[in-house]
Amino acid sequence: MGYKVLAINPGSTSTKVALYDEERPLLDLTLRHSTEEISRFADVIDQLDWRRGLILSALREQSFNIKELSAVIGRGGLIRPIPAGVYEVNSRMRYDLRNAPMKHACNLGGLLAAQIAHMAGVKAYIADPPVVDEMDDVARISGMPMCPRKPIFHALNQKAIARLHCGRAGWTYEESNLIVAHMGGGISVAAHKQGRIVDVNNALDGDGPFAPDRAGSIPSSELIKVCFSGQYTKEELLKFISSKGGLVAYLGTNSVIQVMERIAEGDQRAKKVLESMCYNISKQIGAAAAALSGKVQAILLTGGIAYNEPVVAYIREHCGFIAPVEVYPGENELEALVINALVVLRGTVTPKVYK
Ligand SMILES: Nc1ncnc2c1ncn2[C@@H]1O[C@H](COP(=O)(O)OP(=O)(O)O)[C@@H](O)[C@H]1O
Ligand SMILES: CCCC(=O)OP(=O)(O)O
Repeated sequence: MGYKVLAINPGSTSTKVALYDEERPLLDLTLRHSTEEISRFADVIDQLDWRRGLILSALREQSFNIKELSAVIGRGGLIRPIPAGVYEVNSRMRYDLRNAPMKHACNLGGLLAAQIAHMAGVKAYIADPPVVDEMDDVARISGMPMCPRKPIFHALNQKAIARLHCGRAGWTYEESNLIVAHMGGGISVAAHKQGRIVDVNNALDGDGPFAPDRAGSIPSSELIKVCFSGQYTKEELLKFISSKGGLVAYLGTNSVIQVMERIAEGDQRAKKVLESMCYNISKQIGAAAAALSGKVQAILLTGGIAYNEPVVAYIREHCGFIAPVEVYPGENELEALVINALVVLRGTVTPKVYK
């Protein structure tokens, strides 16, 4: 009998779940959550029991008995910065996930995995959480000592796509130089240098290109004026930059599909804002190329927005001079989680300990 692994990826508007028997997918589900459902909860951590119930019901509907599981693995959250790899969920990690100062649905990943693993009598893991930190020291200095740059990004999918591309191209990831742009609700552009992500923007709060619901880098003095205008609370502004900025702030939607529909109907503002997002992503790719001294073998575009041909065409036109642009639409996160659990179950990799 093979190993059965449950992988859980909680996002801001969905919970993605996959069940695998070894490398064979048995179930791949996206449980969508409407804005109304989500807005019932004051804090993301309050959604834990509700999301666990949804996952367990979905498994019951498939007549799957969780006692058959060999392991559960979740997308890790905004814990302390750690090196890439697979980690067993321990009590210290559970505490840090529950009390994470930065709010994002990914904080639920390790907790959901731990709770379901406990019910199944197996171990829980996370892999390559958004706090993976391999950044060169030179990239950390921001110009204000009290505000260092820190990596918060789509580490799991960035690594998975980079490895997938290297495999297809016949390259070794640890010997390759790549730029990966993950374009989802947030956007991260990373410089992968011989197996290490040496520079990347903070995709969550206030660094890099603006994104469907993120503000990205903002002119500092303008932001300070807004902070002291008396019009907003600290919480409102923090929420604005991490979940109500970007396309949401300008166009009232986080959906690039909807923006495209409006452009097709002749909406010039939508056209200008989307073009600006593409322009800013292209500039960030240019910056990543400098971080790699121009030695770039490929630029990989991934995430939901990479399905969008005009966006891809814009970036190709502006960045194609750096290296060939390859497209991996969507994300490979569930499969990447399952593979990380399988190598642990098979004893090929020893899970790291979160301290
Ligand atoms: N087929 C598609 N064509 C164009 N845009 C898409 C497509 N699928 C998803 N998107 C856009 O991708 C964005 C979400 O990306 P995704 O990677 O799913 O986000 P998340 O960060 O929530 O995982 C949304 O703006 C969505 O409209
Ligand atoms: C928490 C950083 C990763 C991120 O931004 O994820 P989403 O784009 O899925 O919100």
